Amino acid sequence: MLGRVGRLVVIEGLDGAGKRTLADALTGALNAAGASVASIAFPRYGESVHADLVKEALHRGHGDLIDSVYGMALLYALDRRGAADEIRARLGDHDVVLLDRYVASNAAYGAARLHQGADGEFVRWLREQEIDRFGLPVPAAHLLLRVTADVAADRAQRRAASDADRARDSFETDDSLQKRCSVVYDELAAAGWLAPWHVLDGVAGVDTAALAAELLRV
Ligand SMILES: Cc1cn([C@H]2C[C@H](O)[C@@H](COP(=O)(O)OP(=O)(O)O)O2)c(=O)[nH]c1=O
Repeated sequence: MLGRVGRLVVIEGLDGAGKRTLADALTGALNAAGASVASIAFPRYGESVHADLVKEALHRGHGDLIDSVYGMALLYALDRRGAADEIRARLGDHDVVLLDRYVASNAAYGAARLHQGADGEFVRWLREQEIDRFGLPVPAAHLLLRVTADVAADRAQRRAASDADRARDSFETDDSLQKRCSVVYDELAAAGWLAPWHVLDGVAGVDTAALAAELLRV
């Protein structure tokens, strides 16, 4: 423990970008630099009723629910709201709290589903709900793990073939959604939406030691 309030760092990117692998490697690099790390992945499947409703909709195709972009977005947001106290507690006793997806996932996927951009009505509405109304902690930084939608789809497909727990959901198998989502992520990063964004090349690989040093410096 470095003796200060922890930094909230969020990993974002397409399904199959490799966020989990990056989270593990970055945790190792942060630990090696002397920093303590707590991790939380959203949606919290199996831990929150809201996340489980999302999972049912995505995997079993509850059409009426999944068709409601705003309804789905509120379920993701309520899952996070239920974790807000835990995030604050972890920020109090860790140097870094590393989140695998957060509010920006909702912004990117929701806007992409509605064929809007990062400056559209949906993203504005979402920020009002999650940040202003629910009072979720604002991140210190986003890490956008960037791969093309084709690379992400290929990786997600391989992962699903070797691990039954990682079966692809209906967002993952929608190639045109993933492509639009990738565009919205780039726009969010360029706008510095909610917090500064570090854009990382998910194909070339990430120098996690350098990234850890940078995250601990600011
Ligand atoms: C956390 C979050 C995820 N999503 C989407 C992104 C994914 O396509 C989908 C499921 O999340 P995902 O990270 O793929 O969960 P897992 O890998 O554990 O199955 O939900 C949102 O639309 N909004 C959100 O707030």
